Amino acid sequence: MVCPNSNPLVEKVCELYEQISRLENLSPSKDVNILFTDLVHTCMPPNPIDVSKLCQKIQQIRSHLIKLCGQAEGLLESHFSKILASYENPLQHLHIFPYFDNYIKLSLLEYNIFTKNTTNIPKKIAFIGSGPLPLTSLVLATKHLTTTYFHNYDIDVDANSMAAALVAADPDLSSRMTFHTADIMDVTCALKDYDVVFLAALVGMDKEDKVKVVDHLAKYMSPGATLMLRSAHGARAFLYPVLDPRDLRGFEVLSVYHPTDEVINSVIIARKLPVPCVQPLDGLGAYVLPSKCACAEIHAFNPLNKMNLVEEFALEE
Ligand SMILES: C[S@@+](CC[C@H](N)C(=O)[O-])C[C@H]1O[C@@H](n2cnc3c(N)ncnc32)[C@H](O)[C@@H]1O
Repeated sequence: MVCPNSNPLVEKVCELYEQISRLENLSPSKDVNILFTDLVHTCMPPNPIDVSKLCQKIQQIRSHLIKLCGQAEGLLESHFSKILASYENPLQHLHIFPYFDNYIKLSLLEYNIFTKNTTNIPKKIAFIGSGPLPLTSLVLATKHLTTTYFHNYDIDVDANSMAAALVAADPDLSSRMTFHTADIMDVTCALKDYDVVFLAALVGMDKEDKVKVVDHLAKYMSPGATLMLRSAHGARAFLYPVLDPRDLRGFEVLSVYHPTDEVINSVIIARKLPVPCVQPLDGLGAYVLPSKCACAEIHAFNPLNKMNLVEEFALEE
């Protein structure tokens, strides 16, 4: 089954999709690992393809494939989280996770992008969609932000209990890591307490759902707080949903970074704007902070200078 005038990459993705969608289940196994490894290796090389321009049939395949990848990722993380929990100190054994090095590189990339665009060390970070193996929070907390408090949110209570078990034996991390079971769409006032909010790639499995989450965060995050998002670029968009800077209403997008190595996700960093209450006039926007905030005053704001967006592409390796 090939989309008219598709290219060899799309044909290969469709072939792999056919096999993956016929799997009985997506729990880790030799067959599952071989197919998903092949899919990642197919989509990883830099490729200028714009998946949004492919035919309807391929769009449907992509949409379902992203969901299958998300399920497989969740099952893989649960599988290894349970193994890790059997160790006396699980945090000494995180390297048994097959993609641990990817998280080391992704967390370093996100930390470097964060420090390039901000000056303060965050006191409190929310990680949304932390999962049963919250590697991003664990790597950031142990290697980069060793005084920061991490509030991990996951809709799945089992994911949180597995994740909490991993840090229980570690006095430092068990004091700095909190796990909240909630749909992030139900979390409101608490969001204003965080200096930084990370949104996992698999929260919001298509652009529409992800934009709903971003709009929700825009409503409740504090002005000036940082949002770190994961997206995808080129053929990697067959693996994860894509967010564009224009999707981030209520935020000033500071940078978009597209890696070309084995780090699959693109990283977007944005800053929460004051809440708009009137349409910008004559190119100058007048914004009033929400009445409930301490200083409900008008903040003059010139949207023209907010577009200092930087889109960076990793240098070809
Ligand atoms: C499998 S994990 C992957 C995260 C990955 N470990 C990382 O560091 O990026 C994604 C998690 O997002 C959670 N999730 C999905 N939608 C959510 C929502 N609306 N609110 C909170 N958690 C959500 C899922 O339950 C899942 O455990």
